[in-house]
Amino acid sequence: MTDSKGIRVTCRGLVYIYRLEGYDVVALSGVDLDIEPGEAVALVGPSGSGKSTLLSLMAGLLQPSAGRLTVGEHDVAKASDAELQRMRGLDVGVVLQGASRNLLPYLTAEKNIAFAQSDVPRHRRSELLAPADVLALVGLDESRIARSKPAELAPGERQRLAVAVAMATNPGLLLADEPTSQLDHDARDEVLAAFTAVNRAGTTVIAVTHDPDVGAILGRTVTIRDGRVGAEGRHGQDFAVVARDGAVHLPPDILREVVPGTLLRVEMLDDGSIRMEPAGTA
Ligand SMILES: Nc1ncnc2c1ncn2[C@@H]1O[C@H](COP(=O)(O)OP(=O)(O)OP(=O)(O)O)[C@@H](O)[C@H]1O
Repeated sequence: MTDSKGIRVTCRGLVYIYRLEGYDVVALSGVDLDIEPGEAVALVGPSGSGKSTLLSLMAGLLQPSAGRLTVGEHDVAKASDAELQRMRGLDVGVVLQGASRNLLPYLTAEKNIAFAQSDVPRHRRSELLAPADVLALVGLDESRIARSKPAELAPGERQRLAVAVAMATNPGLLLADEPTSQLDHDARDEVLAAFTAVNRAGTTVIAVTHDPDVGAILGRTVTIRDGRVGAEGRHGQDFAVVARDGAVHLPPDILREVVPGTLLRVEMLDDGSIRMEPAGTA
């Protein structure tokens, strides 16, 4: 089996603004984030906080309004349309929300993989796995499945096929938007096992999710809040993140007690810890 090489993703002051008629929506307002090659990361956070926008930028489907985003060797803000197309075709696999959006309904599972590989240039073909091996990577190694069309598969199998199609070109980065929503417990575990297998083979995996268990399995969670990185979780421990401008998002349970506008006295103690003490309102 050919191991794919994980891709590094770096965001510096990343801003994205949807420009609508008459007004703008600032979806990302300065994301600073480093994802190492071969890492597995869950992007979590409240609805509307900017997770899907961040994923679309990493996929090269959108280009930054300001700031810097590098995906492997690609500088996404500066890349031409042709470069972004190359990046999407070879380096990044994307699983869109809803398995069927990623699949051609009239082709069998095996032919869906072969179709996804058909645009790979000749000099990169030797890096590709045979369709049956791509299916095996996500645990779909029964010949019944290879010959089935998407509608004939169970929901969990269909979602794993969507992961296989995204992995067909042996990309170094796999992006997935809500990959386990609408699945029952067993199907969800099968899909997560597929992500783990893909990640073990070397690919960087980034998934947007509302499911805390997905975060726990991937190992690192990055919480997006109001268009920025608000917090990080590593193996079950939560951390606030200091942004480049010094801003820190307070954890939601503390924010419930400390109303906006509260004056905080912040001091460093002799033992190196930091104390924040409410001292009235502004
Ligand atoms: N195509 C669009 N046009 C205009 N505004 C948009 C568009 N897509 C997203 N937004 C806005 O950008 C902000 C961030 O949205 P985004 O979908 O990235 O958040 P999210 O965290 O993925 O939300 P959810 O968890 O609900 O999918 C929101 O205010 C949203 O309304």
